[in-house]
Amino acid sequence: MSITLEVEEPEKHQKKVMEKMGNSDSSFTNAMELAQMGISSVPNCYILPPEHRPNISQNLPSSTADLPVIDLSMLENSILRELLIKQVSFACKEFGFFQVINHGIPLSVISDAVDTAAEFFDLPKESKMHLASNNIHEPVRKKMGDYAEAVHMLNVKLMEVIFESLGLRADYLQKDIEQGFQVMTANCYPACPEPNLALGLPPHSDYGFLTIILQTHNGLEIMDFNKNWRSVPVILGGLVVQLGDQMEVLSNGRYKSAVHQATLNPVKRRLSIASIHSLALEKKVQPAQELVNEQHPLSYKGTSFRDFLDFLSSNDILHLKYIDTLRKNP
Ligand SMILES: O=C(O)CCC(=O)C(=O)O
Ligand SMILES: [Fe+2]
Repeated sequence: MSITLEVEEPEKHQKKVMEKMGNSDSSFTNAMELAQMGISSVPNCYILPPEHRPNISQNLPSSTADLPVIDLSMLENSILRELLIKQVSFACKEFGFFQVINHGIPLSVISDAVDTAAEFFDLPKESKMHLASNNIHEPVRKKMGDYAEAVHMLNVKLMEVIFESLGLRADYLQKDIEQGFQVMTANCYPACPEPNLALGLPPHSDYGFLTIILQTHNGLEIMDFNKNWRSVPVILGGLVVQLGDQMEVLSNGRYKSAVHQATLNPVKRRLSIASIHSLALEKKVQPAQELVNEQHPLSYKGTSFRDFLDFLSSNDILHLKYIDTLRKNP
């Protein structure tokens, strides 16, 4: 397993987006610093054009009502296991997303990871730079490292279930998945006085097979297949599972990657920890042969994480989605 830890203050991403939209305000100030200054309105450089703004006022509780929650303890009972596989299949087809409970990661490991991220974001900039390191076993990284390892094991378990739900063997690609690539990003979204005008992260899909997200407050929204934004509610101890582009490719389009965005909230700072799981950097993912037939002709090109990174560095991601470049008949 290879793990990369990244810490992102999403405004850096936002700044790139704003520049691409033609708004290159040179007085751009870090959103964390703005929050500390206690500003009461959103500076121009963060204000999105009306068509890109979130629809927070319309995000009524009912929009979360039927989002799938899967109880992984059902895996231990052979009858319930079958039901679980059906639930997973439905969730992956309808949403490319579900939440998991009773997944086996202790609440203490989850809350230690959140506390560690919170402590990190509270540090002054210079101290943050001193902590840069690739070794997740260093004492300062131990708690986040424990969470990273637990979430890696959960990913292996979830991949088995999802493969079964596609009619593949549970141990399909097992070795490659165990030796796969894991990127963890800790995101910090300061409270925003006018959350209707800006986004924490713009709409996107993630690249790997699965992304497992831990969020401290509501803010994550996924787009359902009717193109409506649905707010993903926080479940204490629960984790969000999203399908990424690699899963869409492997399933030959049976499952689609989840388009999601992060909204802001006016009262509280929100943290999220996203763990993206893929095959090793250079390893190509192809549509599974078992899922290619007359009814479902080969629909995607093979691709690796490296191909995705190359795409990111040389393309305008606001106007071109990576998954669209992989479709054989877009
Ligand atoms: O903050 C969130 O809930 C979403 C984070 C995310 O989409 C990402 O890091 O790719
Ligand atoms: Fe994402």
